[in-house]
This record gives sequence, structure tokens and C-alpha cells, in this order.
Amino acid sequence: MSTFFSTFTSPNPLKPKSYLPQNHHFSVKCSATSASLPPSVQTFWKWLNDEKVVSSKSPAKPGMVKEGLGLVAQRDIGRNEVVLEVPKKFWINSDMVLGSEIGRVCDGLKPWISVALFLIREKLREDEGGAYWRSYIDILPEFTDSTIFWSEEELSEIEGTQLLSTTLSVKEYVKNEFLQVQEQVISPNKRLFPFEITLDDFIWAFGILRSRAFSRLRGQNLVLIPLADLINHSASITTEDYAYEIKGAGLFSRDQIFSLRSPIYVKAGQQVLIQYDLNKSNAELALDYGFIESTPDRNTYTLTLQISESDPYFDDKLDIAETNGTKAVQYFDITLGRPLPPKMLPYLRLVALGGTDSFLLESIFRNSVWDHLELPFSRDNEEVICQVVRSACQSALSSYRTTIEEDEKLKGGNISSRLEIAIGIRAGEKKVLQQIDEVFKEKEMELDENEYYQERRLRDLGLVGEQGDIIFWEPK
Ligand SMILES: C[S@@+](CC[C@H](N)C(=O)[O-])C[C@H]1O[C@@H](n2cnc3c(N)ncnc32)[C@H](O)[C@@H]1O
Repeated sequence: MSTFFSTFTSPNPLKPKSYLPQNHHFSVKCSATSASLPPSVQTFWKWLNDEKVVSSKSPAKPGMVKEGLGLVAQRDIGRNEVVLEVPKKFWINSDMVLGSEIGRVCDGLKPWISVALFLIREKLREDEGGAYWRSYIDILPEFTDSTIFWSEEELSEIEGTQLLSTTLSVKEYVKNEFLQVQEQVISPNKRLFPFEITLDDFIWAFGILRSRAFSRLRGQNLVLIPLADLINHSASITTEDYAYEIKGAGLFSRDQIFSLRSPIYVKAGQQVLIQYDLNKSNAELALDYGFIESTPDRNTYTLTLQISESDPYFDDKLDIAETNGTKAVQYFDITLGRPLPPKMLPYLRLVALGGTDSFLLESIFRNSVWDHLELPFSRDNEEVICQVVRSACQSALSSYRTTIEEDEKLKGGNISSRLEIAIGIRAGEKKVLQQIDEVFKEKEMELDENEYYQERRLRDLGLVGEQGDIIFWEPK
């Protein structure tokens, strides 16, 4: 049985927030000095020294910080200065796993599954062969505050949120992948996996990869880089430049190295931090890493709109939607404080089009239909989209257990980090829903003032006077 099984049940959400890294095997009370480093981190650092990845002159080394482990500057580090470099030999990715003892049984597996199997095996094995990666595996946390590690009680704090359904779907996905790999790879190869591997082990490995693997690198879609994966995130670093890259190891070398730079000037003793991803929503941050930001535009809500297959005009509508870069089922991410996505209103008007307005679906309008739908098309059509969206918002708002005001009161109190995430997520989603509702409420109030397609058309033909009156040619 894995050692982390017992710690899998996460801390009580009502427990006071603690910055101590309780998710690692060790517990340390003070911060950022090498003397306070737990033995496992010291062993890891010695391993890296012995392997010549680092030296006493390295600009940064592991330290205890409020986010758990982190990288602490040993001296002043300039903006864009290289903080560490890790040669390919120390990377853990699917290619490396294919060349390892379990490689022959991992051929054809999804990259993340083979790396997960590798991590779990290195964690659970007790034979001599496990010595090489032991010091790295030992510094990996048992869990993070990612919602995939939350207990049912903790998850009940995000009841009604989109994050809850995403978390449950992700866990279901991991479970299905686990059952499959257990049947096809683990069970038939008892010699390679002579220990029990549980779903919790698999969720642990998934959580490690989601929170620590680097992606979008040259030729590397998923790679764990020991040491570099100690870098923590800072909300106040907003530079979009990548802080890390893969490059050649030198002029006369074919080897590759992973290089991490500091995006800002860091004083000796301070933590080196980077921006993980400016484009991730709070729900994504909570799911991947187990933290959120207070920046308003990290709050999003995804509206799913669709052209119903039972719509008598389904084929025409789908053709128009696809010609304009949308689909039969279309997701629109709405962000707090930002305008609606540009294609959302035309899409909504298209979905709602019917009755006497359906002439617009005729093929002679195919090239101009989307332009017409950029503006209110008819009063009926505009009224329908307002009603549909407002009632969807109100129904979604009624599925949360708390109001925004109740959430605001709880914020800032003596609460656990997970409860803080839960409150931030549910308040954020509700704010976005209210914002959407507000937009369509205003549109409802403008229904009588809008100019619709027919009026625009008459005006274009010169048939509407300055005051909006229709010009008739009276017989003289
Ligand atoms: C790449 S690891 C960084 C090393 C990690 N702190 C550790 O102790 O091993 C990413 C994890 O660090 C923690 N973390 C990083 N930045 C954070 C932040 N700004 N606030 C809270 N936790 C953070 C989260 O647990 C996240 O899943």
C-alpha cells in the first residue's frame, strides 16, 4: 500500500489556513534557509550536486516557502538571468520511460499514462534499482490543493459550480484510464509491478503531472524536469515571455538542456517565481495547481449553446454556423469584466431564428446572413434570446448554496486554503452569471428602441425619413 494513501483524505476545510507544507512527508517550521531544509530535500540537492547539475555557485536552490518547496535565490539574480539548467538525462518524459525497464510494456500508451506508471513504480518499489530516482520521488508532495484531491465534504463547498462537474469528469476519466491500464499493463506484468497499485496512486501521479509537468516546449508535450519543477507561481508577474526553454547544451554538443530564467530581478534570499499561465481561468488554476488568483478576469463561466437537432432549419443553421467558425454545439467562455465573445450574439440569434424571420435562412442570403445577425434582427428574435439567456443564468444561479454576499462575508476569515478556493470559485462564477444576466436585462429594456432588420433595410433603400417615419409616395 502506498504511503500517501492515508494522507489522500485532505485537510479539513474548516481548519485554519496553514502555510506549512503539510502535503510533503516532512514538516518544517521556519522558512528559506538551507539549514531548515528537510533531509529529503538535502539528499535531493546532494544528488544534483553529485550529478553536476548544480554547484555551490548555483544562483538558486530549494527552500521552504509558503507554497511548500520553492526556489530561493542564493545571490541577487538579474532579470532574464538563467536560474538553473537541467540536462536531458534528468528529464522524465514518455521517451525516457520507453527506454526504461517498463518501456516494453508502455509502447502505445498515452504519454501521460506511461509517465504516471513510471512515477508510481519508482515511488512504490523497494528494490535497489529504485535508488536513482528515489531522492526526486521523495521530494514530490503527497497531494496539492487541486480539487482532484478534495474530499466529498470539501467538494460540497463548490456545489453548483462548473468546477465541480469538471473535477468529477476528470476523476472519472482518470479512473477509466486506470482500470484499462490495470487490466492491460499492470496485472499481466506482476514482475515489473510486484506491488498493489490503486486508483489513488494513479490520481496522485495525474495530480503531479498536472501541477508540475512543463508543456508547449520544443518537441516536448509533457515533461517533468526535476529541480525546475520547484518553481512557484506569482500573480504579480504578468510578462507573457516564457521563462523557460529547451536549447542546445553548447556549441559542440548535441545534447539538450532545459533552461529556466527569472522574469524579474530577485534579491538574494527571495524566492524566484514565474507566471504559470496568463490564460488559465481560476477554475483551471484550481484544478491543475490548487490555487486561484483574485484578479477579476481569471473568473469565467462557459455557456454551452446549441442548434437543436429537432429544429426544422437544423441543416441550414448548421451550414451558416460552420461557415462562420462555430459548431452545432458551441462553447462560449465569458470572462468577468469583459465583453461577450464576439460570435455569441450572432450565434444566439441564429439559433433562435424562426417563424417569419426564417426567410433569412434561404440560400440567397448565405453570404450576408452572419452580418445581419451581428445586429438585432427582429423584436421577436431579440426577445427570445434575452429570455433564454436570462432564464439559463437564473437557473444556474439558483443551484449554488450561497449568495455572493454570503461568500464575501466568509472571505478573509480564518479558513483553510481549500475553502478559500471554493469560495473564490463559486463567488467568481456567480459574478459572471450576474454580469451575463445584466447584459441581457439591458437588451430587454432596449427591445422597443432597437432598429431591426426590416427598418435597416427600408432605410438602406431610402424609404425611412430622418425621424424614422416611413416615406410614402402619395398620389398627387
Ligand atoms: C510546480 S509545483 C512547485 C513546487 C511546489 N511548491 C512543491 O512544494 O513541490 C506547483 C505547485 O506548487 C504550489 N504553488 C505554486 N505556486 C503557488 C501559489 N502562488 N500559491 C499557492 N500554491 C502554489 C501548488 O501546490 C502547485 O500545485
